[in-house]
Amino acid sequence: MPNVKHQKWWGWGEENVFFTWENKPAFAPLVKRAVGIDLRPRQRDTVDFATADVPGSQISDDDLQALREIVGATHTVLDDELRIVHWAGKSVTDIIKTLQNRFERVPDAVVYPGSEDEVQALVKAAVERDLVLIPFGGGSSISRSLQPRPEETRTVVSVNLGRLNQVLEIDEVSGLARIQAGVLGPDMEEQLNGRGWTLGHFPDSFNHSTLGGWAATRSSGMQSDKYGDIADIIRGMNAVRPGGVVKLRPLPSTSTGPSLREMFIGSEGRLGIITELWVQVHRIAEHREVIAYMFPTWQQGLTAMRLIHEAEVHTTFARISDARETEFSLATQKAPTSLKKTVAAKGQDALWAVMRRRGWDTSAMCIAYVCFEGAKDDVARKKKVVAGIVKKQGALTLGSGPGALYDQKKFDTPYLRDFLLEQGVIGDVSETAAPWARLTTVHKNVYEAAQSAFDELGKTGWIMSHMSHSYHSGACLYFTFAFEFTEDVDREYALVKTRIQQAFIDAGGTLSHHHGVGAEHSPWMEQDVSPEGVELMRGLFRTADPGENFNPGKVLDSPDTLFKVLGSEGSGQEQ
Ligand SMILES: Cc1cc2nc3c(=O)[nH]c(=O)nc-3n(C[C@H](O)[C@H](O)[C@H](O)COP(=O)(O)OP(=O)(O)OC[C@H]3O[C@@H](n4cnc5c(N)ncnc54)[C@H](O)[C@@H]3O)c2cc1C
Repeated sequence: MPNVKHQKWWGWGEENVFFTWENKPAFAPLVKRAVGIDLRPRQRDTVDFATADVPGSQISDDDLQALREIVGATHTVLDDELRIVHWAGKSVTDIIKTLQNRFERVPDAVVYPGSEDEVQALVKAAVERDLVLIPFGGGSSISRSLQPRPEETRTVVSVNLGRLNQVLEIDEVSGLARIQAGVLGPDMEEQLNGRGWTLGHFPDSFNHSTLGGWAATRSSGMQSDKYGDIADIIRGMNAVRPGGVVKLRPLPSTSTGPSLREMFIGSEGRLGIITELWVQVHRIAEHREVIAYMFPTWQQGLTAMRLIHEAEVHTTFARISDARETEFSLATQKAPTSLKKTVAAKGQDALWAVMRRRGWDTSAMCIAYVCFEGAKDDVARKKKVVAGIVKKQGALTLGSGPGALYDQKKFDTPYLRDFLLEQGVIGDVSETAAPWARLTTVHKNVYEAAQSAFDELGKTGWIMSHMSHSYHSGACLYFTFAFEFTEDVDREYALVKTRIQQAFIDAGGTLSHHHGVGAEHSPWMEQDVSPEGVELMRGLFRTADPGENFNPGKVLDSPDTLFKVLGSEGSGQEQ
């Protein structure tokens, strides 16, 4: 068995990590109001793999022998559980299909190359033998970018990059590191931190995603305001194609025609396999603080976030939850278990009472978190500027207590999805980015779009949002939606999801800020980059991969599952 960490086959992350609601007194009442169900105690600790009905591998002896000759027998795997781990990502529909034994096309084999030479040999074999190769990082895709096409008749091989997991070198003068593509977030940070450096890239999926996956999906981490999106962080790379290895040296900037670096970023395996990357790294900040602020309204909070950016304060992140998400965050607070926590909880109640006396509608208030990094005096200066901006927008400073809590909990939320699924509830996310001037409209329209879908389905549904990832000209809006599902789950999910996606585009946002395209968002590509833009991209894929051997059906020309499920009930988009 290859020495590579995998997520559990039936859900997010690791076995034996669970979301618990019994110690959070406000959580069950919120769920009842939000989606109309009574929470039950969790019963699913794990799912026995014996319950999985796995389609057999279709690999020929000849192809199997060829793979074994390249990566070795230990690293060529036909094991059913590992094939299932590699069949899809971790979108909520991937997990539902897995739990319901609705596997479509499962890879016939999983290989674990240990060097760039082995990746080159695999790529060569794929073309010669007409195999389909699907690069696999951490398997955290949320946009169906890992599934083979359901109708694929050729041998499908998932290429797990997990053995390529080393920080190879650090150029300490330039702040550049050369890192192998298959390294998982925590392993990479540990290697960098040991030498005083950090990448600063922390997506919510950090624990179970890889540098190569981030590159291939145009990822963005929660600290992108300071460290940049992955597209800003990557300076060079090696990418293996049928013709050889494209080597892009690490350069601070270059004017050598259209950017090949940009072309590989977001390519989702369609242009070949990225084996290593040059990335910019930073010295670990001397001091770090996350401060929470409470705003009377969403509009005031959003304005404050924009003004913080406009004032060029250089925060590490500045994010604000809307009223619904604030309510949700407060409902995930644990019941106090010590005298100190009881006093703190009473203090919070007293604070809300003061706010109400001051005329606040506490059901409209919005919590914001701002992270500051740097030398102590620099952090103090930035905090002062931000305090001035937020005060003008009517905010109260809650201090570093809630901020520290947010920092600790940030990677745990995905386990909530698995818990909700057991309760019969879908909890999923959709995100976009839009110019500052459009954000209020996007927010409003997405709420209306989701509500129209819930109404049509006759369901009590929930939607909430936060703004994060600021840029000079705009920011990301991230929406979480939830509703109780039935056996008609495919149609229910498709209706809600397509309404939200269409609202993004219609209101001036992009189809996705950081979850990539995959097969899930592919139907909106023409609307996002124009039909002519799609034609140009299609030409690139056709030329680079005429045999469609490299993760075909992602980004463009995907099996259109969402609209197909809806038939004529879709969002009105021509299909
Ligand atoms: C709960 C949850 C939270 C998430 N939060 C965030 C977030 O905060 N920010 C964010 O950006 N994303 C987030 N995502 C989405 C996902 O984590 C990202 O898309 C991530 O970048 C995928 O990395 P991975 O290593 O898991 O790649 P995989 O899921 O294994 O692969 C994703 C795509 O990249 C291709 N690929 C992977 N490695 C390579 C390689 N070496 N060469 C070529 N192609 C490759 C695959 O073929 C596939 O098309 C989240 C997902 C979930 C489920």
